[in-house]
Amino acid sequence: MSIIEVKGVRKVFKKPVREPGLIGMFKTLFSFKYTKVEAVRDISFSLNKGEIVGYIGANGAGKSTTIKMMCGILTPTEGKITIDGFEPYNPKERKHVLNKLGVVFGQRTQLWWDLPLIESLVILKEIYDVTDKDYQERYQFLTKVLELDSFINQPVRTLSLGQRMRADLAASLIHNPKILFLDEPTIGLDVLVKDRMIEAIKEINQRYETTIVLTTHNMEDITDLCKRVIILDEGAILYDGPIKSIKTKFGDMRNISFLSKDQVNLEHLRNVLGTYAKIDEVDGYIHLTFDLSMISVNEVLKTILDLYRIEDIKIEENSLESIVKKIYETKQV
Ligand SMILES: Nc1ncnc2c1ncn2[C@@H]1O[C@H](COP(=O)(O)OP(=O)(O)OP(=O)(O)O)[C@@H](O)[C@H]1O
Repeated sequence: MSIIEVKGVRKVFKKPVREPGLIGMFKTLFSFKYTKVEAVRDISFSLNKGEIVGYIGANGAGKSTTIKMMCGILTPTEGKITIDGFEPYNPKERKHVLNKLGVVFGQRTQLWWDLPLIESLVILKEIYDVTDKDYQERYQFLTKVLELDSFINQPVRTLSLGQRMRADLAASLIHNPKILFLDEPTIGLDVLVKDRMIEAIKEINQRYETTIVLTTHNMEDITDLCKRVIILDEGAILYDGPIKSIKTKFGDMRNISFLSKDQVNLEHLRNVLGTYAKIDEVDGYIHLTFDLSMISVNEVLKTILDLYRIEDIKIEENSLESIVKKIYETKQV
């Protein structure tokens, strides 16, 4: 059953036309001239309970605008959004939506800066009217999966970035929201803390069946967490479906990079493999990119090993990162 419904949503911003210079700045203040920015154009999708979806797109694609409309901070110019049946931006329905949402913005904290983390959690318990029993259960679970114990009594301003992000995630979940919006939840985190964060998000999703909308430019997070991805471009949806299918659509590509003890004659290698593989040389390493439907890894390896004595070799799948880069460039899936 779908918990979020977005139907034919459009958002147009009016921006005052600014004239150059200081006088222009004053004129702008009293001017009635506007241009229109269509941040979101006719988008529709629905999310089921417990789904984790990656909501991605280049800078300015319209991600934040959609999330703000789903949270009720902005009202769509056209179309309709429902969260568990209620419109978040409708003043009469808003109160039914707020306690269903949790939000984490990687760049900003929502915690009280000077208070110890534990105090913030208690305040949130009161604000959201969480029962003692529920609070205890969530507190135990969240302190464990997010490893909050060692800094729970410290004021938030003294926390490291990794600690603060975990604290923010815990705070957004104290009222057990049905939906969690995560905006760049791992930005700036070291590999270990990032992995902990990803694992915690998975555990939270499994335990509480939380529906998660993840906005990020980090494709590793998307691959680690999401089966489904929605790709936005200039306010419209370019792709909505399983990550697996984009990979198939773009060809099942592999990259082989190798360092040879022998001189590699690129012309010769191109003559042997050229129609099947793209061949480049960077810093002494030869990089081959090829489509598995054209030639197998085995065949490519055999060719290389027959021709050269190999010092180092690496085989990689084409990353989601490179696929998405191509989609942003070509604006096509
Ligand atoms: N309040 C506003 N007034 C005018 N234009 C706006 C406003 N908010 C967003 N926009 C414009 O709408 C478009 C979409 O912006 P949005 O912030 O939704 O993009 P985004 O996909 O979240 O980008 P990023 O990855 O950079 O955060 C941009 O062109 C932006 O300049």
